[in-house]
Amino acid sequence: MIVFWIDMSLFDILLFLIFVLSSVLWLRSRRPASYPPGPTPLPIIGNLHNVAKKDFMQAIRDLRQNYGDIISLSLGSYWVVFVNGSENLRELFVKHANETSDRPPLFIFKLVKNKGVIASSGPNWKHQRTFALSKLRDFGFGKRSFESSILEEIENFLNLFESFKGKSFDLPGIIRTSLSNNVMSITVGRRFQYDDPKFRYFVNLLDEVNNTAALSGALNFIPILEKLPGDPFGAKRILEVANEFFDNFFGEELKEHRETLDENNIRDFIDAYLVQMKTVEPSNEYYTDEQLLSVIADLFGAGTETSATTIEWAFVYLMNDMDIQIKMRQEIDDIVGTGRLPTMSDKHNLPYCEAVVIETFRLGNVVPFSLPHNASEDIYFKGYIIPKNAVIMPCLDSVAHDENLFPDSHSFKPDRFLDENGKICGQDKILSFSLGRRVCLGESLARMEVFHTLQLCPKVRNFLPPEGESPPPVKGQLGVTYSPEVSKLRAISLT
Ligand code: HEM
Repeated sequence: MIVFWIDMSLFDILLFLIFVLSSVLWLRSRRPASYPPGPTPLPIIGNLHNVAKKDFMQAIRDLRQNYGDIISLSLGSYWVVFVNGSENLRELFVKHANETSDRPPLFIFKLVKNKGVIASSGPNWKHQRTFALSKLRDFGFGKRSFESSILEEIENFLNLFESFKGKSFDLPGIIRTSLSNNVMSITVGRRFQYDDPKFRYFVNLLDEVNNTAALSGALNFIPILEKLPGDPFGAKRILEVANEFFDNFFGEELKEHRETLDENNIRDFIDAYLVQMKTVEPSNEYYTDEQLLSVIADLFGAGTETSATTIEWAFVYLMNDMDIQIKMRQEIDDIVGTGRLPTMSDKHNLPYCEAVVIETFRLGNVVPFSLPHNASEDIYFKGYIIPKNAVIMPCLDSVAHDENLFPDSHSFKPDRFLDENGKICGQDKILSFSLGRRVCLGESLARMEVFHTLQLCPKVRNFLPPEGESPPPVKGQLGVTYSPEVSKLRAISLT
């Protein structure tokens, strides 16, 4: 009898504990009435099941249909607020810039140890961003003087196209090497040969990292997944790759630069940073080796993948519409002639080519959810509270596909950026480089790279799908960037 009583008690206690735990989990998972709306979170998993879908982009579009422009989801340890619509984005990231310009402590930012430009916040971010922008400008970012270097790089890969003799080839590897050379020539002061084994190795590593869903997925919101045995989410591998970049690639460049530094002859960004380090106290935490390595990693990572994917998209669109290639070529031949290459100063006289570039930035929209921001305070916005420490996701996708701004938004139509006089119009409506204080730091370089690539390539080659194949589908996959599924093509010489 006594035994029975004890059993019952333990059972009761267990039941009671389960009840308390479930209530706590349920209460914790409930969305406070003042937060932006969203589907009801479940205990423990919150809203993970609402977004852990094959097509994340479509999942967010569907949630917007049901809950409106500002949605909150309980994902792992965070409230994540998705902000849609051009006006809302402008208001939140420009008017509320003081509360929305930090980064949250997510896995993706741990790769650069929360240092450098992309991952840092507060005073450190201001130091790194201001210094990087000013020195990158000194070394040619957005300047005509840097143009010849970009053009040289494009000519190199056009020559490489020649070696395939009209056979199909994979575009991504070539385009990534070429574009990372633009960043390399400013940061480490030299370009690398396409077949340089060390450089290829690191460009491939970057590709490997970008292709793992771990960076954009659940690992960010549920830190405990990082500790699971067997590395099912690829966290350990990614951290290994990041360390390899820091220690072996950029680390060696830094060592070499330090040994050969001549303060009267600043060769590149690393030299400029080393000189800056000498001007501050040794205890200064903003200008250190780690910060420098993180900034270079930022520029290499952000500056290669985004522009390269944008150019891949451009080739997909061009292969799907030969008329666009013909119209671009016609415009360049009429304005620039055949005796020289087009330059940025020709841009205003080449409105159709420029419209193709702008439409590529819009529809390619390679970073459709920008990068996560952090709410550093409770933010009162559109009748809701975005709670302190919420992760804010700027849904740039909602702008690229705003049917009011861009009717038939899923089609590639450069003419939408030309007015009745054939002049460029409406380009300020696109937000593919994000906005506010964190707006892309490499926008001017990216614009130059894409403009030149899209003028030179169709000028001298026809771009076609592999023999016997239809043009690739205008369909993408979301990893760190939103990239086309197929990227094989043939480059047929026009001469
Ligand atoms: C088509 C090309 C590109 C696109 C579409 C693009 C887009 C973006 C976007 C959406 C962000 C996030 C802004 C935010 O946090 O809200 C960003 C940040 C950034 N981008 Fe780009 N980007 C491109 C090319 C480049 C290039 C060429 C570089 C450098 C060489 C670069 C360097 C950066 C850096 C350093 C940041 C972090 C800025 C900060 O946190 O303050 N990007 N970019």
